Amino acid sequence: VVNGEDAVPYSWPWQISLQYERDGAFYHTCGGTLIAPTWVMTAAHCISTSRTYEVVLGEYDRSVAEGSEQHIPVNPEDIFVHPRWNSICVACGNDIALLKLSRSAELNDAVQLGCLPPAGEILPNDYPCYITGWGRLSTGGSLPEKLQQALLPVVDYAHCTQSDWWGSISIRESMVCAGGDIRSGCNGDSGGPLNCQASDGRWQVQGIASFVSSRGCNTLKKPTVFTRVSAFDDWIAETIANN
Ligand SMILES: CC(C)C[C@H](NC(=O)C(F)(F)F)C(=O)N[C@@H](C)C(=O)Nc1ccc(C(F)(F)F)cc1
Repeated sequence: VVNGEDAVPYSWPWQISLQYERDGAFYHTCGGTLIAPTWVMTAAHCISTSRTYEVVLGEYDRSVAEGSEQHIPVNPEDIFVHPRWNSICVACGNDIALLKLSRSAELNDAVQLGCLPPAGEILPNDYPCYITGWGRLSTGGSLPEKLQQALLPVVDYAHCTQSDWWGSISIRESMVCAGGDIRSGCNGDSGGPLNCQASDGRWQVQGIASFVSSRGCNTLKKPTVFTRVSAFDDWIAETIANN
């Protein structure tokens, strides 16, 4: 997250860190959202079939064992990448994957479920949402230890597809744009949530961080692009029901 701030510890208790194993140690690679005790939602581009993953719940400061962390492995056969995801065309959308955890998360103050929006829900331009994650603090910069957050107002489809913004080639109706000023997601925030507060006060996960400009994470008029979760309610429900 570029130009964000340290989150209040455990204030986004559905945020997870997706980590992959290399030489016996695990490394943060993407964010994700706990949507059921045994299910995590992330981005399809975060998954490579050759890697071993675990999910870390109840994480805040990656450099400190705070006692709230739960490390839960994910079996390769329990990774469900959207069937229409095409890894050479992130602009084509469908950047969503579901991971079934090898054991149920223990819900508590630091670990809670994120809410999914109603199917088809589209937020208006400028609706206030927050991106959260442990992604780079600047383009090409370092990863933070503490979870970061930044206010990213929604940029609706009409604005996001304008030619001096992303344009209509890179943006689909199944995406949500947010930001476009000096704040943005950045590499390592991928797969993490776009958190928006509904009128009943509950936080809903309206987006899954998908891509930013390759010219730089916080490029003006190139808002962070998220998979629109409300476009995938059916697939999510089906995948969870069938597995
Ligand atoms: C690995 C990538 C698929 C996703 C990676 N995502 C992120 O860094 C995050 F955290 F913002 F989600 C990213 O945007 N990386 C930059 C370097 C990139 O590839 N950007 C990019 C790719 C394709 C397009 C498009 F859609 F126009 F083809 C636009 C930007």
